[in-house]
Amino acid sequence: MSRTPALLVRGADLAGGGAGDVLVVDGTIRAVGTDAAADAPAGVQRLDADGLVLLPGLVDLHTHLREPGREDAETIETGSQAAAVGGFTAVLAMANTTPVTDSAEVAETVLDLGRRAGYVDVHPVGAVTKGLAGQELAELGLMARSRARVRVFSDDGRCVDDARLMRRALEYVKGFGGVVSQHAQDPRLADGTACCHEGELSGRLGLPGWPAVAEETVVARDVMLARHTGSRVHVAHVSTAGSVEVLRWAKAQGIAVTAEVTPHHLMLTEDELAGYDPTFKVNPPLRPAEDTRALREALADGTIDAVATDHAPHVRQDKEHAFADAAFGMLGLETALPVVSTVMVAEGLMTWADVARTMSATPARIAGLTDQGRGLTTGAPANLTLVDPTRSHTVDRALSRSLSRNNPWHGRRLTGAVHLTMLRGQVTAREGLVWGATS
Ligand SMILES: NC(=O)N[C@@H](CC(=O)O)C(=O)O
Ligand SMILES: [Zn+2]
Ligand SMILES: [Zn+2]
Repeated sequence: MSRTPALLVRGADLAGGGAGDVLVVDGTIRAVGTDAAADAPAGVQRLDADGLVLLPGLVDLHTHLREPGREDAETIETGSQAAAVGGFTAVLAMANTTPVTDSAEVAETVLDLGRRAGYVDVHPVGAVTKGLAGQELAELGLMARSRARVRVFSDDGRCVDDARLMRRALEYVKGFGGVVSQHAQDPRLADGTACCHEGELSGRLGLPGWPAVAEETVVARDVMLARHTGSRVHVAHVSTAGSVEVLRWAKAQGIAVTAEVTPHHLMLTEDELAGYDPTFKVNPPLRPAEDTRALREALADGTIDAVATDHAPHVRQDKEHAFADAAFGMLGLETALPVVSTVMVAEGLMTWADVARTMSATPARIAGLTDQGRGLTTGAPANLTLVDPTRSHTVDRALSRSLSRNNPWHGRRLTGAVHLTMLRGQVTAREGLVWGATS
């Protein structure tokens, strides 16, 4: 894996800002614009990108890589490969591993495995509470001061429902500019057996549901705790129109709250559940079309700050059960950009500049990453994603780099494809193939 010494990307649409060239030398963006070619050293490699869109490398705030503990479902290496194929140059790896990422030691292990794989920057998310048990705070400070520099903390999969603990976590992370990413779902309103959205459809299907209000009350409580503590809260995978209303209000008050939406909550509705296919069982659940519409509008107008995949690989034995018994979660890394391109850009709801903001710059800022999300600017690390905006393809779950196959997009036609991904000047994926498989 040798780094391209000098590369001139020619004629791409620069993140929606019009056509231009980008010169990469020694892993860094050396020049941007129509006269970038003038600075190119002799022997520079040229890449004709006419008709393609050049984005800053994508950053995923919410990925389940499963290592340590469930290397049969995903490893940091395979998940990193899927991320690179999907156009990502950095991912935040969720803490619900075995052991849980609730100590500096586990966080550093995840960091090191990510570096060894080398496809994307892997930043561990630290657990808020020890063992995700919701009883006592994990070693937040030790994780923050470790080599892994943990800044995002989450008990994802479980809500930090104890208001006193949530308050203390917010106060604690404020000291080092951290953020708590909350899986907002009141366990008292969301029964342990719930497996889909509570509404007319869940009644008809005979499946126990979660009401939207289980999410919305926690979002409302958390923005008030953020206001009280002056700390930052991030709402993971927002899924209801009511949560959007709370966020809109909180932002108007100047409260430090950010939020993410998943590609699946932007595109899929609860109607997918009609066939009882557990591929579509996910937490939070797919919601009615009114919610999907509200989420699209909120992402377009900035109420929701970022797109995050919630890539949640599961082995066949955990997923192929009756709907009520199957594991929650779906794949997302390789299809995130094509889904956003299809439902937001092709529909005229967002520009490519908006995609760069919601999938690179803003998630990097939320996670406190300093060498990601810096855009197409001279001096920034050459973390780049080249997209073919018009290429349509039918998703085939067999072609995934993930070890798992719980892919809700299988057989669907999406418009917009990742052509090439580059991490600090190194091509990590091209046309769906990772670098080792390219030549
Ligand atoms: N998103 C999911 O449906 N599943 C997540 C955990 C979670 O967030 O519930 C997982 O780890 O599989
Ligand atoms: Zn979650
Ligand atoms: Zn998750």
